[in-house]
Amino acid sequence: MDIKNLISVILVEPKYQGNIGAVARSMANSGLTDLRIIKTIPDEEAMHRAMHGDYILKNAKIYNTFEEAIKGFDIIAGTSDVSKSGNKFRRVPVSPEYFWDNYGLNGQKVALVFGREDNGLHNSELDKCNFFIKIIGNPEYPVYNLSHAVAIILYEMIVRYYKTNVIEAKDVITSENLNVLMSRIEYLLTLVDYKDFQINILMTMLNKIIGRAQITESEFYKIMGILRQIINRLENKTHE
Ligand SMILES: C[S@@+](CC[C@H](N)C(=O)[O-])C[C@H]1O[C@@H](n2cnc3c(N)ncnc32)[C@H](O)[C@@H]1O
Repeated sequence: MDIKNLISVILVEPKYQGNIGAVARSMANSGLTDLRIIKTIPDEEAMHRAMHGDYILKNAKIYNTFEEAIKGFDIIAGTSDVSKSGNKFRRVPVSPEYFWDNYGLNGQKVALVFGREDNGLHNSELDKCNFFIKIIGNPEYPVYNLSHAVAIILYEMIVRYYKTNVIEAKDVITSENLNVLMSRIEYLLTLVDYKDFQINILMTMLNKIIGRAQITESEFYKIMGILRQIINRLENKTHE
């Protein structure tokens, strides 16, 4: 799955050029490229704030209406702090974590929609969204700066994306090597005279812990090196 072609950011009538630039920068940090902006055209200040994300601004698509900007997406996720304007929502807000875990990274085309700095998204726009994402904040002041809200939501996306697409797919220990590691640990336990029933209990526990740790191949080789040293010493001792 290539998030670049699947996940877009839509800014609805942003006022501050600095925010637009900061959004482009976060998108570049997160590997996204499709920025859509309703009504506001990025200027020099936005370019300056975007730093290495300036190419995103140069290619940003400008729309006149909300309806045009959201065309062609499977999921339209509006964002809001909700609490201040709670009763204007007709759907239940979800956290960014919940959204990405369950819906956002399923291969569908997703539009993340962010509202105006002064009054967020209008009711008519919220009605066109299938999800509302809310970032938890201080209950007395849960309203984030627009570009910070974008960065938080994209961060939760990228963490999950790399976990599933980079680490698991490319680096994580193979099941064959995992078996090799577990049998070395088991052998080490026998060398230090653990009883069979204790070994069974410990191996079940260690299997779970090592499975959760998602260790990489290079970590595997390092751990094997340490085990080899310990086992060699113990074997030499028993032969002395
Ligand atoms: C400065 S806020 C606008 C606040 C505005 N008073 C409102 O009612 O939404 C600008 C945008 O940042 C995003 N945002 C700010 N705080 C958020 C939060 N806690 N959860 C999700 N999005 C948030 C939303 O897209 C919001 O429209």
